[in-house]
Parts: sequence; C-alpha cells; structure tokens
Amino acid sequence: WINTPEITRYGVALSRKAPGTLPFLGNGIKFIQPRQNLFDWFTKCIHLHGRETLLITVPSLPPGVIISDPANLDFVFKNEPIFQKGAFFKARLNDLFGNGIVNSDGDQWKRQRKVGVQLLAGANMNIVTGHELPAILGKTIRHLTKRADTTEIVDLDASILEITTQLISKMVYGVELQSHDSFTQAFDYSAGVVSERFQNPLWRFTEIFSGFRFQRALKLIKTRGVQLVSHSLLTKDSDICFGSTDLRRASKGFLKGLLKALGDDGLVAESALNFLSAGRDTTAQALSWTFYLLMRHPRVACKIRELMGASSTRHSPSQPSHGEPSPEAVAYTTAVFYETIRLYPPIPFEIKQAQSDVLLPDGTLLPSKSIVVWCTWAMNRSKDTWGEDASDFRPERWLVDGRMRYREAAEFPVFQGGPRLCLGKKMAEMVAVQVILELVSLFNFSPAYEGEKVSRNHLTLPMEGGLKVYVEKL
Ligand code: HEM
Repeated sequence: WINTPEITRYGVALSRKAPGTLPFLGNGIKFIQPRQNLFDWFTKCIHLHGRETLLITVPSLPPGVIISDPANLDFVFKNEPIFQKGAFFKARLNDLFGNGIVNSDGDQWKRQRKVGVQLLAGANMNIVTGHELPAILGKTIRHLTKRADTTEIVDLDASILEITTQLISKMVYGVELQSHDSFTQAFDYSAGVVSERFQNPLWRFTEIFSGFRFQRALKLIKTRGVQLVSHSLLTKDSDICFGSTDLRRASKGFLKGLLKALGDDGLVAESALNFLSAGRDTTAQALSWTFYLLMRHPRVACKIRELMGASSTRHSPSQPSHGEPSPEAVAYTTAVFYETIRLYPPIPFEIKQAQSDVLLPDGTLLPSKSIVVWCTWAMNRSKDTWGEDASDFRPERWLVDGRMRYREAAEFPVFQGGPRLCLGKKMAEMVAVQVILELVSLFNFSPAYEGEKVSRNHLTLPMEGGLKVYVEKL
C-alpha cells in the first residue's frame, strides 16, 4: 500500500502524476475499468502531458512511471539487463507461460531466443510464404467463396485466426491445430484469466473462488503440450521429406534445439506454447483490424486492387494466385498493415521492472524494483510523433517515393525493440501482406455489424464480438 522508496528527479520526489490520481487509491480504479477506458486514459496522459514521465501508483504494487518519450524508451530497450520482465510480470504469467521465452529473463531467455532465431530464419520463411500459407489460404478462399454473394454472415476474425493457428502450430509443433481444438480453446481461456491479473490487484484472492476452470484448462494445456512435443520429436525423419517444403522439418529442428538448450520435455512444451502464442493471436488480430479499417476506408482497398491490377486478371477464385505482386503493391500493402498496427497495436501496453537503481535520460531516478509502463496504443496516437492527423488512418504516411519508410522502435514500439525485439516481425509482415493482397483482390467485404469495434480485455488486442461480414466475390 505504501510505495517506498520514492521515484525522484534531481533529488526531489517526482511530482507529475497521471491525471485522475486519487489519494490512497492512486490510479488503482483506472486499472479495474474495461481496457478500452484504460487506453483512452493513457492517450489522455499523452495529450495533456506530451512526452513527460508520469508517476503512477496502484495500491499494493511497486512504485512506477508511465514513459512516453522515445528517448526514454530507447534507453529501456538498450538496457535490457536492467529493465527485465521481473517478478511483477512473471507472477502474473507464470501459470500459463512458465519459463517460456515471453516470461523469462537472463540465460533461460537467451537460450530460447537463439533457437527461435533459427526457426524464424529466411529459409523457413520461404516455406511459409511459398507453400504452407498458400495451402492454408486456399482453404480460407474456398470457405469464403462458398459464402460469397449470399446473405450468409461470415466471421472474418474467426477465419483469420484459423489461418494463423494452422500456420504457426505447423511451424512450432509440426501439426496443424485448429482454433476450436480443446487445446487452443483452453489456451484462449487461460490467457484471458492471466490478463485480468494485470488489472486486478486482488487477483490472488478472487481466483480462490473462480480458479477451478482455470486449473482444469492449465492441466489440459500442459498434458497436451507435452504430447504434441513428444509426437513431433518422435516423428521419423523418413516420414518427413527432408529438403522439401514441409514445415514439419523446421518444427522438428526447433523442438530438438529447445530440448538441447533446456534439457527437459516439460520446459520444451512451455517454450513451444510461448512461440505459438506470440505469433498466432498477434498476427491474426493485426489482420482482423486491417480488414475492419479497410471496410471503413474503401478507397484504400481500391488502391490495393488498382496496384494489383486486380479482379480481371484472377486465375481461379478458389486458389491463391501465384503471380508476383508488383513492388508498389507490396509497399502500399505493407504501409496499410503498419498503419493498422499503429492504431491497433496487438500488444497495446508493456511493463518492465528495473532490476537496480537507474537514471532515465530525462533525469528520473528509478529505485530498484520500480515498474516502467508504456502504452503503445497511446504513443502511436501522439501528435508530437505522428503529426496533427495522428488519429487518422492514412497508410501514405509510411511511404516515401512509393517505398516503405520504417520508424525507429522507440517511436513505434509495436514490435518492442533492442535485444527483445519481436522475433517474428518479418514473418508477421510477410504473412499479413500476402493475406491482405489475396483476400482484397478476390473479395469485397462489408460490415454485418453496427458502429465501431473495440477490443475486449485480453493480453493482446482481440476484437469484441468478432468481425461479422458479408462477402462479395470480385
Ligand atoms: C503483428 C504481429 C506481431 C506483433 C505486433 C508482435 C509484437 C511483439 C512484441 C511487442 C513482443 C515483445 C513482448 C514482450 O516482451 O513483452 C514480441 C515478442 C515476441 N514475438 Fe512477436 N509479434 C508479432 C508476431 C509474431 C510472430 C508471427 C511470431 C512468430 C512466432 C512472434 C514471435 C515472438 C517471440 C518469440 C517473442 C519473444 C521475443 C523475446 O522475448 O526475445 N511474434 N512480439
């Protein structure tokens, strides 16, 4: 309740508090509200105080600050040994993510990262984009074609999640899981429970009453996770066409690498689940928000089609095209994707914990164990960084002479930065661009819902109520 020691700047207690800070309760109430309200509050912090570092207090938690200045964020990224996940983060995620890459620091994290770099290397990405994704996308296209030009409503969000579930599970476990499998369902449920822990300071107490279903889900995830790993490790090499285009080969190499690095099947299963989770939901959600924004901005969808030389040149409505899109079409579609994840970052805020006393570039002195929070959602709406039209959807802001102009991680922390930069950044971009190009040039989607979409409470940014659409074939 009493947060000591103090966070200071130039020898005096940091006085700039986040708006609406209450005596005793601090900002505690903000964190128990629906997440959308929390994002609005973080955005208000930036609109009122610009890049200023703000004190944040939540009863029972260590002292903390909200940082919004890219210079501070850059410092945090570059000093990864000081700014770690730490005990605060791990206590909340440990039940689900164990010692996996997303939830570990130090040596354990480094060993998994090394193996992950190989999994996500160029050769495997060529298999993803050249073979596995087109095959999975072909099924989605057939599903959508059957429902096109009818009054049937399709949940595009669910269809997209199916794509990333099949693709990333094949890469990680060597088998195509479905998004409605008991394993993936149990994972979704458990991720919802652990995400609540970041907003509910009394979670240890409240879960005494609600924890039974959670414990059952965790048990299923652990048992099935170990089975999936053992199955892949036991697959005979002769059953996989080595040197072929099969991701099972990549998966087996990945799991063997993890086993060597971690030494135990249980830890390998934990790590594999972290990789599945890191890639599946984030990419699917980014795509769902993209299609949502394209429906709100038909001019952008038209521009993609125009650059693709679209509808008239399609080969078959049920198969992905194998024609190469022009560099202009790829650049513009990449810009559409980046503009979407600017406004709808799949990991909307982040937390690190200082492992020693540390001085931020703006002079703020953080005592050891302080929490550092940044809200990517809000930073990506900062007028200081993005200009007066920061809240508008304008893919062109990413292009210079028709080419992508990427931003520094500290200004655009959607994939984090420094040594913990997202390992799947390139994969996410390639997969997203391919899916957008294919679906936009084959179909027109129109909303089968009213009003604006918001996200629901989760670790990432799922769309509340899915994305119900009507499908029209072009
Ligand atoms: C639009 C899609 C994606 C976004 C926005 C995204 C974003 C992020 C962010 C913000 C982090 C840092 C999380 C943290 O440490 O708290 C992260 C880490 C990670 N991401 Fe992604 N990600 C995406 C797709 C992917 C894909 C497709 C994969 C492939 C499996 C992947 C694998 C990982 C891994 C393994 C980490 C942990 C890296 C580490 O801690 O060293 N991500 N991602």
